[in-house]
Amino acid sequence: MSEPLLQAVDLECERDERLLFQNLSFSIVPGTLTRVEGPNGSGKTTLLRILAGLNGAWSGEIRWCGQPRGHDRESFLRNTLYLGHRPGIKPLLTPLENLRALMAGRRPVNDEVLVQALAGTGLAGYEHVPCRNLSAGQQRRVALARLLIADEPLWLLDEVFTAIDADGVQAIETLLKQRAAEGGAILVTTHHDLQVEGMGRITLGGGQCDE
Ligand SMILES: Nc1ncnc2c1ncn2[C@@H]1O[C@H](COP(=O)(O)OP(=O)(O)OP(=O)(O)O)[C@@H](O)[C@H]1O
Repeated sequence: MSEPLLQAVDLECERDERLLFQNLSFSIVPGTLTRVEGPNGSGKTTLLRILAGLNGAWSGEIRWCGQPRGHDRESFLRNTLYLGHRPGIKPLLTPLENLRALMAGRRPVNDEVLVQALAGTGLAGYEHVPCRNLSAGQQRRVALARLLIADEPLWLLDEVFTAIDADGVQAIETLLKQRAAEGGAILVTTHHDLQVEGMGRITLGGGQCDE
């Protein structure tokens, strides 16, 4: 089996004096899809934010490519794509402008590729419409277009199925399966009944961690 990209060792997190998880250890290796599951408030978003380096209130160790994550934070950030549970797009900007902004500081991508990615999430014809004029599902699709141009080996995806219709859900599932089959490592939280053969599970809320 490949070396882990990301390892969590004895993670513990408490919020508002409530223990969300402790002794949480797992490894994420290339070519795998892992679902973080648990009831509302069990800490799924918190865990993903901790892994992405966006939340400081935790203890334990996070390793990136075998080293403490802080040793090469730049490599970690460059190689990790995090999509939060909010679409994270700017309402005054168009889908094309948002996608340009999401790629800023990553790598140069020409507009033709971005327009194709938007078309790939069903937004052909909406490239130049301010996002505030799009539906909730269409706004989510703008963020999801980022996945179609992502080359980061690790994806941390929080509730990306929210507000997406049945066809869209199927398309995302297919994309995640393909990505994992191509060697990507994906950690996803969802309340959607995601069914992928060989999928790993990290269960929060009193359950066990079962990679
Ligand atoms: N900014 C915050 N400050 C303090 N506590 C917070 C904050 N954000 C979340 N929490 C608390 O942390 C706990 C876990 O929240 P989190 O959003 O990680 O859960 P979740 O499993 O993702 O839930 P859901 O399924 O509803 O999305 C909740 O009890 C919540 O009240």
